[in-house]
Amino acid sequence: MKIDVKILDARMADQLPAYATAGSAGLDLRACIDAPLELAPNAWQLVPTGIAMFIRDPGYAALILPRSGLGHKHGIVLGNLVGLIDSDYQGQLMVSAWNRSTVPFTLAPMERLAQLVIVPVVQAQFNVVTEFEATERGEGGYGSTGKG
Ligand SMILES: O=c1ccn([C@H]2C[C@H](O)[C@@H](COP(=O)(O)OP(=O)(O)OP(=O)(O)O)O2)c(=O)[nH]1
Ligand SMILES: [Mg+2]
Repeated sequence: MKIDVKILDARMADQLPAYATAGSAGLDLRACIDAPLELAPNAWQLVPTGIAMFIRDPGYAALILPRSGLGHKHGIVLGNLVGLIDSDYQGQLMVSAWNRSTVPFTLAPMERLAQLVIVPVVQAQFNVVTEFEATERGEGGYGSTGKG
């Protein structure tokens, strides 16, 4: 599918998000900052990506997810855990970078910070009822099927 993208920072012109391999699901987003940004332990900051995208079709959305290397090795994850980009959002894509580790982390300008995944979405209609059709699970949850 084709998605309209605006380049908001000239540095992004020749490094638009791209799938790194034929099977990649994620597009890396870069930190479009002018100077290195130090994130103290447990600090978080909204980081611009230098691009805006207009998905347009309400049958799709985008998710911003951490990169596994940064998240696992350096504790750089997202302040909102997962970012949800609505199909009608036209502003700059922003990444809430959260240093959940115990040591400071310095984010370099244009470093790949997070990744974006385009996903299908179903906008549901609601049908109000007083009883649901019976299922094997019913209201069971929270380990109701046992351990192991
Ligand atoms: O990590 C994120 C999360 C959201 N957004 C943008 C796109 C999204 O469509 C919009 C609104 O996000 P969301 O609905 O999650 O935030 P909200 O707190 O509910 O704000 P709003 O009242 O504007 O919907 O902000 C980002 O750029 N990055
Ligand atoms: Mg919202």
